Amino acid sequence: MEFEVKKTSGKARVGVLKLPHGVVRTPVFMPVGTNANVKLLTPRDLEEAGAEIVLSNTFHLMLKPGVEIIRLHGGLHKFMGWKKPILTDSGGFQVFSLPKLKIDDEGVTFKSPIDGSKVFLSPEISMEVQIALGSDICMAFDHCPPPDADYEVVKEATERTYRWALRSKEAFKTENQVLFGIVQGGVYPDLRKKSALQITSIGFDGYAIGGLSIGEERSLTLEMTEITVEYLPEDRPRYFMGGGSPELILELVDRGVDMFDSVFPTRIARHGTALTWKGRLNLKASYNKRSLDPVDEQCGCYTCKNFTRSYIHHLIDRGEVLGQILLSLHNVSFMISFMDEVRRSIEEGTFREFKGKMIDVYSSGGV
Ligand SMILES: CNc1nc2cc3c(=O)[nH]c(N)nc3c(CCN)c2[nH]1
Repeated sequence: MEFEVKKTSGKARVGVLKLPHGVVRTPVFMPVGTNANVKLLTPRDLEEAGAEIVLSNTFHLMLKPGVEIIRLHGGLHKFMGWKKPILTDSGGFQVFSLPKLKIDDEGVTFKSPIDGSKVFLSPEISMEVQIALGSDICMAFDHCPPPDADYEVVKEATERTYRWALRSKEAFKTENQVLFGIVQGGVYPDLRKKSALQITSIGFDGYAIGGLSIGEERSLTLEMTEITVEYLPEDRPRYFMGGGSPELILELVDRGVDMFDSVFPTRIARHGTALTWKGRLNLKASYNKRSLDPVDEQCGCYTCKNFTRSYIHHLIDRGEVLGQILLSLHNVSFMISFMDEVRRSIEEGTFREFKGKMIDVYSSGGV
């Protein structure tokens, strides 16, 4: 893997990440495809929208369809028909959202949400599955503590994350795939610093900022990101897990983060909300019933080129899935174009102006 920082503007930076299945320009937004698909979009749609990398999830795929079926296809790229890079999360975060699981230093035992059977997940098993999936970027198996966890609980999860990161790297015997470490530490500055030093001391191809965007105050999200980034090497990609909205991404890019993933754009699309250059647009609202305008006249996507707000309003009103499909396509296209503009503004030295303008637009609500 090669990562090169091309230009900086303050802490914001433009980079190029060369991976086995292709090149990714950073800062980058990664659409989330948990069950080996980005909901309601084909790989052709994603390619047309300009997506360069998508995210999928070890936890879900090992349960269904199971790693054997994906091995049968020669890996996840073949299974889902996506030829460009894929990042797979390690299962740490997903498993901790399940009730009644048993965790010890070996790993996590939980009841499958699919059929209730007992399943065991450890750093070694997570690495084995991700190697079989063939993802370009694999994530270390981590323990993300719950948002309301107190200092002792976060400390324990952070120490365990360090031991599991060592075991993840030890078990990561593969060519042509890279492994990112994940920094925890909750909202405690001393634990954040300690975790960043521990994880970087192991040495990974890139580093993720974990344990955030799980309901904490925005100010804490930003402060913990600043502390973590301070102890991450300049020449490695930095991935903020689970963020986020356009305005959060701008704040994080401004603090030196390169990679983002979030279900936000596709999830709000399914609920009838579009992202536009003038803010959020609610296509269910009656003021769109007669509008012959495109969702966003500045957008060149298939949805904006071919349909009016009135038509999409009608589809959503009638519960036609095409409405959700067209908005999902638009929102992913918007996020890709939004990141194009983020990179361009950093290259032109106008990132702060761009950030200020877009944060005004997005904090003043919808159009
Ligand atoms: C939506 N907010 C959010 N916070 C996360 C933290 C972790 C985290 O701390 N660890 C891992 N492995 N994944 C996380 C994820 C999933 C990213 N697709 C997060 N998502």
